[in-house]
Amino acid sequence: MALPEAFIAKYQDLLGNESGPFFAALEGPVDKGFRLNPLKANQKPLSLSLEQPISWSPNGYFGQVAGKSIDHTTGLVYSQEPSAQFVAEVLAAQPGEKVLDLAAAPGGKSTQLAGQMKGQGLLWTNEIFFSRAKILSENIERFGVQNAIVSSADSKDLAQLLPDFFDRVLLDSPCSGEGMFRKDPEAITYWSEGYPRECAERSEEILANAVAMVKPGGVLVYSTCTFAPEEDEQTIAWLLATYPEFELLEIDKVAGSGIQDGRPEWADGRSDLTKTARLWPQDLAGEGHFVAKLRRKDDEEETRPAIKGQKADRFSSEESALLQDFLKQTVPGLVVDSSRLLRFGDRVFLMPVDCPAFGRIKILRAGLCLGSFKKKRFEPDHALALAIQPDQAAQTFAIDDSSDWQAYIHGEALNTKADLQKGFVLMTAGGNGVGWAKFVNGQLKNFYPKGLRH
Ligand SMILES: C[S@@+](CC[C@H](N)C(=O)[O-])C[C@H]1O[C@@H](n2cnc3c(N)ncnc32)[C@H](O)[C@@H]1O
Repeated sequence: MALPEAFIAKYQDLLGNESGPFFAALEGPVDKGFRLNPLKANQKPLSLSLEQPISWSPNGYFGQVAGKSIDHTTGLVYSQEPSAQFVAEVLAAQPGEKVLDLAAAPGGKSTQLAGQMKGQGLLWTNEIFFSRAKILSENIERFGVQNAIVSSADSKDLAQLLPDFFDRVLLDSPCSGEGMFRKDPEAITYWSEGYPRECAERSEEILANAVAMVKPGGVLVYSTCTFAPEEDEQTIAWLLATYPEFELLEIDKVAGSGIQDGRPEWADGRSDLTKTARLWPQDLAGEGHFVAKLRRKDDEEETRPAIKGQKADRFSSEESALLQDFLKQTVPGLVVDSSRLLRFGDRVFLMPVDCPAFGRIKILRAGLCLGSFKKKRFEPDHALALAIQPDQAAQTFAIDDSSDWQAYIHGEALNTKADLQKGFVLMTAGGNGVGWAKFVNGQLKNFYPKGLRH
């Protein structure tokens, strides 16, 4: 790997004797990992081994996911580099909380947080660039997340809308990416001696907005995938000096994992910076990461006005009847609270509980998309197939047989003699939902989305 000379000199100086193993590790192989999705009914992958667990990630394993496999397509697994799996474990979202992932695409940490929350509470996941927010939204859908708002907004607009609102906030900051040099050598071409300082300044701007959204007593996690002290310990030292209402919390570095303390001597020397965590490729099987966990003290007086809730939409009596019939006939096991229904054009979403008003924020997904009104009928959304447990559907059809699987994901209809009633059928593979078909006259008509067929 051709590393810039200034990078080599910098880390020889910072690491001294440790720099040899560090540079050797950067020449070594990249460790691949994946996470199992606790939201799915069947937890047994068809094509991946669970023999090599990752010690710092309860659902994490070493291994490489194939993008077109049943395990990936049904959302049972998310391919994620091992070190990156530590970050959401540090945030430790709880069911029922309000959680924000501020720089979230493509969704590695958001999907992990969604698993921790078990569908309860509000997960607001945001990405500033719209094209990347679309990928984030697709991953949230594939993972079967029911309680996520996916938005595409600048952090300052979100901070204006949702001050003091969240129990937990994650900023996985856009950084100089030094920790990814081994996995993505293109990152080296963006690097220059001054680049980490430029990135640190951008992180400070985003952090100022992140801080404003943490409620008193709430938790903020800041992470990067760079070794650069400017973006790591120095940024946290800046945060603590600028926002004295925040204090560092201890991170459990998982005995024997190789996860190291942060380095106070690389910032202003304050000793509590040892509470932050560094993941180095010479110490563990993963890429480079930095994580800090902070708490906003809760001894301040509440002065902010209460945040308004998003109003639900009303439906005509004909629409209500169509929707209720659909739910009864297709997903009788799904409990739908009609006071949380929202309409985006023809599409109907079930919002998360206590969802705040969206204001002018661009929303891509407002909870679980149930389906859409068509002329005189209601059709299920693909998201619903991935989010429900198969036993919540009225009818299921297993396509584990490889020719049925291939035909279905190509978009073909399937002929069957199975004892099915006319109507929508949840197609399953490996015991988990993969999409819809409509059974008519002995044939399963294909509803797998055109954009996903392969
Ligand atoms: C490290 S990546 C996030 C990875 C993600 N958390 C995951 O686990 O999949 C940082 C993200 O910040 C976004 N970003 C870039 N500039 C930003 C800005 N000024 N404000 C907020 N986010 C920004 C990038 O587009 C990128 O998606």
